[in-house]
Amino acid sequence: MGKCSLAVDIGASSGRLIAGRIVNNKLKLDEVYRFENNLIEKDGHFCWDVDALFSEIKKGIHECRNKGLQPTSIGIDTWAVDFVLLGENDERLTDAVAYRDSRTDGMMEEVFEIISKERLYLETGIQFQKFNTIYQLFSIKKSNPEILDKAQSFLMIPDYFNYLLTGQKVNEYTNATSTQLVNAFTKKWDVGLLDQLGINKEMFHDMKAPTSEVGPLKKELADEFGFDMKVLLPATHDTGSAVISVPEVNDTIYISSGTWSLIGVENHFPICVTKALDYNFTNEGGMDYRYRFLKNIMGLWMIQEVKRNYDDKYSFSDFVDLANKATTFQATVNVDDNRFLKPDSMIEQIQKYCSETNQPIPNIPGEVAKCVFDSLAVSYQTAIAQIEEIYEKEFQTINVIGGGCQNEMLNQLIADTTNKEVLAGPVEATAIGNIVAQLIALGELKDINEARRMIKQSFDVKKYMTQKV
Ligand SMILES: Nc1ncnc2c1ncn2[C@@H]1O[C@H](COP(=O)(O)OP(=O)(O)OP(=O)(O)O)[C@@H](O)[C@H]1O
Ligand SMILES: C[C@H](O)[C@H](O)[C@@H](O)C(=O)CO
Ligand SMILES: [Mg+2]
Repeated sequence: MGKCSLAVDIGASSGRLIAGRIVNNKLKLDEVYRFENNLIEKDGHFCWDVDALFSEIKKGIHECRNKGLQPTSIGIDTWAVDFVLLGENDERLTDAVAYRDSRTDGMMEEVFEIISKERLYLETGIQFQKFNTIYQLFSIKKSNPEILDKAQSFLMIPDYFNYLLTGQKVNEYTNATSTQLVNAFTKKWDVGLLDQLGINKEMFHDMKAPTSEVGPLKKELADEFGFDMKVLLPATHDTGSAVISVPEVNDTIYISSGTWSLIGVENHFPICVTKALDYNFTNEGGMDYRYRFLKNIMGLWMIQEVKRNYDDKYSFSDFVDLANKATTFQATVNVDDNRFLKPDSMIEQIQKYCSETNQPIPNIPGEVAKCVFDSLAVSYQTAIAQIEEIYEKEFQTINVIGGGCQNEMLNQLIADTTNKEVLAGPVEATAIGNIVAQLIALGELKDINEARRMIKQSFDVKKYMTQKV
């Protein structure tokens, strides 16, 4: 049986189990299992179906045997900020309410009445997104304070799956930083902040960093699968794992392109200066306690929703082909307008925005798609200019990683609007970063630098230069 490390990478739109191993000094991947991830509505809230997702994880682990693979370790990463609360008997007290749910509407402003925006940023260095965990917990404190009183355990989504696999409750550092409750300098839960907000600090667990071990599988699971595995911690925030796959990180701006577009650079210190606050950049935790200085841009969520609005009649590559044919259509929207966060109809909101701004209104799929891709390229260019202003440095290369790097039209648009070299790939950057963290933990790779050298020689990237004359 092929020994390997198994990455479970669950994004907001899809999940996958990918086995990785080193063969002839290169990283070899085998996709084991893929599944959809969709929001469900439960008790008036948008939620993640964590029971269904855990069942998909187990199905994927079972699939390993059918593919002649024997994982010796497993690591789980997912999207950020969301969590569950467990009671004294480890019963789930809350659903896994999704960050796009409206329960946090107005919460950020209420928190600012207790702690100023400036102080919150100075202490945590985290961008202000209305759905950050801090505002989710504050909404529970307001609407169901008894839940917080009963809660004994705060587990983010990957932490919760690790708990289901091992029985161990830990909070992983990179994902914890996305809560806006971790101090950017101590790298620990900011207990002063929690006290001020009246959120019980006892339910938070000790922080564990990537490459730590959570523990072996529960015996009943090892018996079910027919083999045991070490449950290891990658950067359990998916973007934290993705960034590890950027080979030339020093002079590169990365765009982790999936449901969201996360655009930024890697740092060894937090940047909490006023300009970073004004431009709403974040300092999320990375492997080796590095920092991911980045910002969220609405991302390909928009085309995911357009696809849904057209009843999935068109594939993502269809939208690229159709957009390429809509050459004369020109209109752009501010992709980070809150109206695009969770609209009933993305198409209608895009059309409304164009009408309000006296632009041509996209009426056919190709025009809608071109509007989305053009708008994303403009938002990337703005963010890059902000990064270069803060760094007082011009970056030469943009590395697009994740599923969105398959969008050749968008890659070319990025090159044309920024006049920089664009490298596209690897597609499964998150899973690759997850796997190399496990290989480092197992001693098969020395550190991040060796991992990046191996990633560079293992996966092709496609280069785009501006076509503008
Ligand atoms: N063949 C393709 N051509 C163009 N774009 C594509 C193609 N395949 C996927 N994409 C883009 O990639 C996106 C999904 O990227 P990815 O698989 O990295 O997201 P995810 O991991 O499911 O979600 P998250 O961003 O939350 O991690 C899709 O929304 C789509 O826009
Ligand atoms: C909700 C978060 O902003 C989101 O998960 C983002 O951090 C991300 O990593 C998306 O893949
Ligand atoms: Mg992803």
